[in-house]
Amino acid sequence: MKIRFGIVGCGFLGNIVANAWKDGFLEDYELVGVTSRSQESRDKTAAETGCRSCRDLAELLSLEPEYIVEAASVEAVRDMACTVLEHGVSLVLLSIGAFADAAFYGQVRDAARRGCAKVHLANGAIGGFDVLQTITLMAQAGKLDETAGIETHTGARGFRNTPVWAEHLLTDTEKTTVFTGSAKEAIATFPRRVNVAVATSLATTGPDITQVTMHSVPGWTGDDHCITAEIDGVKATVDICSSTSAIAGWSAVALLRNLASPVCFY
Ligand SMILES: NC(=O)C1=CN([C@@H]2O[C@H](COP(=O)(O)OP(=O)(O)OC[C@H]3O[C@@H](n4cnc5c(N)ncnc54)[C@H](OP(=O)(O)O)[C@@H]3O)[C@@H](O)[C@H]2O)C=CC1
Ligand SMILES: O=C([O-])CC(=O)C(=O)O
Repeated sequence: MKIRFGIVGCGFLGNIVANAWKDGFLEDYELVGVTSRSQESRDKTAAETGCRSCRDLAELLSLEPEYIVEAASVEAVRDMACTVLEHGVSLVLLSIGAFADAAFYGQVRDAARRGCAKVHLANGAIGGFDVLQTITLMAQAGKLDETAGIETHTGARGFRNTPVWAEHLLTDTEKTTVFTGSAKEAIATFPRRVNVAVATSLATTGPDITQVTMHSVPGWTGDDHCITAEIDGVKATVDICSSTSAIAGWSAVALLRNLASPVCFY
């Protein structure tokens, strides 16, 4: 019996997951349906994969998936997470920035408990949540100070349409530091770009404390995310450099494979 799953958000990352299923990388699963904001996007993904194009979340839930992969937006997570979980359907999330809001994070955890469902935070464009959580646990157990943060280098064009944008970023000869602050401040400044920072903070010292530094690099393509967590005696550095965000879509595929596997890495 295959595990039934659906996808919310038929954009770049949602289609990576859908196509990975079509190409046989999720052989324990059946993709039952997809939904997206526009009919055009959802019809296209559904036609390409042979699943149902769902008008809305309610139609997707009526297909009785066990998992829904979210690859839509922070707003979509806010709108749907509690409903999905209360239906007993587990969520695989990419728009983790939604959880910078501690009250919402608490509501989602309560909904998951009520529905006997789980929220799985995909590694997204980064990784190493296992070692980050372990160090944070050691800090708590040993009453140790912990320093955790994420330093991101992004091509200058990635900052277009954000509050830090300035034309000189394109022509600068050196990198420019465009943001320093907490993960909570980062998601308020870049609502669509720092899911990685919020995810790092949730695995470590929390959105109010975890430090985020962002640099604009002229003429560069992609992102380099360097995550560190340190306590007395242990330091972890996870550095991920990628030319596109495709790794985030594939991280959801890897997560689903892990969930279905008799042997789990984490
Ligand atoms: N955790 C991580 O490391 C990363 C997370 N992300 C996050 O993942 C999400 C998807 O990214 P990506 O695929 O690149 O983005 P895209 O813009 O390519 O795709 C998002 C898709 O979701 C649809 N959508 C948007 N809002 C809603 C909604 N409320 N309900 C249903 N569908 C909706 C869009 O609409 P339409 O139907 O109109 O096409 C679009 O097709 C984003 O939130 C992004 O910030 C991205 C990179 C890394
Ligand atoms: O793709 C990336 O490198 C990071 C990103 O967009 C996010 O965290 O939302």
